[in-house]
Amino acid sequence: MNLAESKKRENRMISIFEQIFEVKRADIDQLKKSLPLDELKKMAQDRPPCRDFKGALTGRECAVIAEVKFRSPSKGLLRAGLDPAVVAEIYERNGAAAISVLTDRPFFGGEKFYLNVIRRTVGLPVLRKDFIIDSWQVYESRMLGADAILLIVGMLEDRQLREYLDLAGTLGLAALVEVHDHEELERAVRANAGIIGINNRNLKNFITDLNTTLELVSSIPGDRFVVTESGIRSREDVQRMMSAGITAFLIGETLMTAPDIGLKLRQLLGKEDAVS
Ligand SMILES: O=P(O)(O)OC[C@@H](O)[C@@H](O)c1c[nH]c2ccccc12
Repeated sequence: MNLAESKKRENRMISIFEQIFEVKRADIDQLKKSLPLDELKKMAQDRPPCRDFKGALTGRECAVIAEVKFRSPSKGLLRAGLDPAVVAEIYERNGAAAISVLTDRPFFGGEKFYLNVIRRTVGLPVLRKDFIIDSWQVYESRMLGADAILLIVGMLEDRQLREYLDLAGTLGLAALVEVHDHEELERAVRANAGIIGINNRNLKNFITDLNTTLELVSSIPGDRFVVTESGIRSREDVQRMMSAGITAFLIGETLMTAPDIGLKLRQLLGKEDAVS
């Protein structure tokens, strides 16, 4: 791709990024009207305790957070006709450490109720994957049955990032704080994020590059837990990251598009010889 093409692509993608923001904003404003914060807070309090997301990831040589994602803005439909609970169950049976679930409908074909359905089916902690831009959604995540939430630094101001991190902690939710470059990483560290996700996919142009992780990982203080996210396709990719000290991997597309999802997961974990 030449520079002009890549710029053109970036401009088009920025508009998707902005679109996501606008759609979410309108959606939340609407939801707030039908479920006022006070009621939502009560519902969130009634949930059973969260499963330990960080605990599930630590102490393993290679921990995979396996993602339930049926479509993506960049690739369109990834998989049709599969029950989310069945996918999660396959993930659990084949060695996943945790499950990530897309709950965004317009862009990723997800549903909020998937969280609860999946949490009832498996014993693993469940991460809610969505675009959180309002504290209302942090309470909502707890109410929906999430054990952990994603906070995307590039979508938040420092003030929001700190507020949502604190709130998540108070509600018992873990937070995976996602960064894509040095500036975002610094902001995440300053906000005291304990689990930092390095997204190899640039959310502005959707290009994935595993070097993003390799470039950022050495700047992360040793007391933070690191997850590499997106674009991991093979056992070789996993091993490349492992040699840089990474032990946790968030993997979606490769699993969701595999003819045999369980086999693919075992291959990524190094439990099965890879043919691909
Ligand atoms: O499908 P992949 O390339 O394995 O990536 C998984 C996950 O990292 C990706 O879905 C993701 C990372 N950050 C996000 C933010 C919103 C939506 C989705 C994402």
